[in-house]
Amino acid sequence: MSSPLPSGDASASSPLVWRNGFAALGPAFFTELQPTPLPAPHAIAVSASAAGWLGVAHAWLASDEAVQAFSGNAVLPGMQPMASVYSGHQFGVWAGQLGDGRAILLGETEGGIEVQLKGAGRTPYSRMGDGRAVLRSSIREFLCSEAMHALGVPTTRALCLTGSPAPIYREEVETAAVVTRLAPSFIRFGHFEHFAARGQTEELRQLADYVIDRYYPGCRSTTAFGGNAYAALLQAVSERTAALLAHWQAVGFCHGVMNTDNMSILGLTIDYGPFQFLDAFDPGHICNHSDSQGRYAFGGQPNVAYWNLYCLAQALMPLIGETEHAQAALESYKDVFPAEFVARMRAKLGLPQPAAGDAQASDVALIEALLQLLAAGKVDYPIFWRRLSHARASGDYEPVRDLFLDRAGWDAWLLTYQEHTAQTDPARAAVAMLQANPKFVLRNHLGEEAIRAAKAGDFSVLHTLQALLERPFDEHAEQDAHWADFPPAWASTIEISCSS
Ligand SMILES: Nc1ncnc2c1ncn2[C@@H]1O[C@H](COP(=O)(O)OP(=O)(O)OP(=O)(O)O)[C@@H](O)[C@H]1O
Ligand SMILES: [Mg+2]
Repeated sequence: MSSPLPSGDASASSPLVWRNGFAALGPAFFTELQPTPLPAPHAIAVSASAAGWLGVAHAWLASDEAVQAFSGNAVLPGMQPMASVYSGHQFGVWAGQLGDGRAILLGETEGGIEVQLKGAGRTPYSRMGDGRAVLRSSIREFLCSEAMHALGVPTTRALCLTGSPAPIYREEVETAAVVTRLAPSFIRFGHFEHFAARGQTEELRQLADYVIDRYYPGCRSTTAFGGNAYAALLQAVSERTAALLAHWQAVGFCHGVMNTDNMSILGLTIDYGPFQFLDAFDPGHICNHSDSQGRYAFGGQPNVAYWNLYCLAQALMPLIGETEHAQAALESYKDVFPAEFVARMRAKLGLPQPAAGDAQASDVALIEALLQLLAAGKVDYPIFWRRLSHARASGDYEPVRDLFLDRAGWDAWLLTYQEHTAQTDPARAAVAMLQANPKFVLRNHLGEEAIRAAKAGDFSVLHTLQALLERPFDEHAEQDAHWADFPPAWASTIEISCSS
């Protein structure tokens, strides 16, 4: 099974109609510019599902017109390419002005979807960078964007991946690629921090008003915070971010670079750099080889998100005014994150979602005990959940038990789990669990296999993996078992850094 490229439909012309969204904010927010063309661009992969969302024919994406547009070689009528300016905190330190150094926004469609190229050339915000992205990191971004979407995790989408033989210089010479990304908005916390740091309160207000009116209109009619819409915005973003982090922690996703310039104002996962899905469960796992202090270790992510929200709150203070309002708005994170996380873990465990009360506390204890066992045994996270789901149906927990060294610990936990689940129908619970616990996740070594083949000119591995990740809860064919197996020994030697 694979997701091959469609044969390009040359007769189809761009069906996209563009309108002014972000562009209407004015030149304080961006620089208009043209993408820099790439030699000999070619379509490598396209997402039929993202195409459907954007409202373009899948076949059109492999047409010459689309390849030219999504490599930055041609600007279609109605597009208004630009790079936006933002700032941010990187690894806990104020980094000053950043901006789209290699991302170029082509425009917003009539359907309210922004289309952005990542790796389309230098911009005024490129600093020392070349404005490019290499094939290796672009494959990871393309695959993971669509994998996260299929897992139900809020994310920017990847419409297509376009390659070019142009040489790109990193630790070694690689080749260029462009990922065409989609999102209702690519605005980050860092956009707000930028104008706040410069004391540009009018631009700050303009940006906040734009975000509220477009994406959080309910904030206008808030009755909380004395009717302060900006405090309501902070609360809404805190809640979306909390929900996002609950998704990440439940699915075992480590982002790797949770700088404030990589935090979406819409609570989407953005910037697939040195990310990793956990193999063995380890809260201390650091997926970014450049993160020597472990600031962005897996288990620390929820606290980092809160820290980042605090930066956003500080940026919004000139608009919010009252410190108490900002504090109260941030407080919502501390309620929403645990509630969402426990709800997600209950779904993974096949437990009913209780209204409140005793079951709540005892479920939390059950979840915490399990996470401790998984961590102590460095148990493979995706395989554990998938085996648990099957065991629930069959009643045979031996394949799950085999994953633990501490058999007594597992047996004790299982007894409690069976008490919790005694009232539920095992077959029905198992069906739900198999929809909450994916068989296929983009483990590092799987991405690496696709990358190695692609570098040798073979995109079939990438296409096969893409097809599996687009339907991660399905069993798929027996020959696909390789893609759902334990990581090989060499997986632990893969080093993913910020070099991309
Ligand atoms: N090769 C490059 N050329 C120019 N600028 C770059 C390059 N790589 C990173 N940057 C810029 O450095 C800053 C931090 O980079 P970071 O790795 O967070 O983002 P990114 O991977 O480029 O993109 P995004 O956050 O849009 O997914 C950003 O301003 C980014 O645009
Ligand atoms: Mg970034």
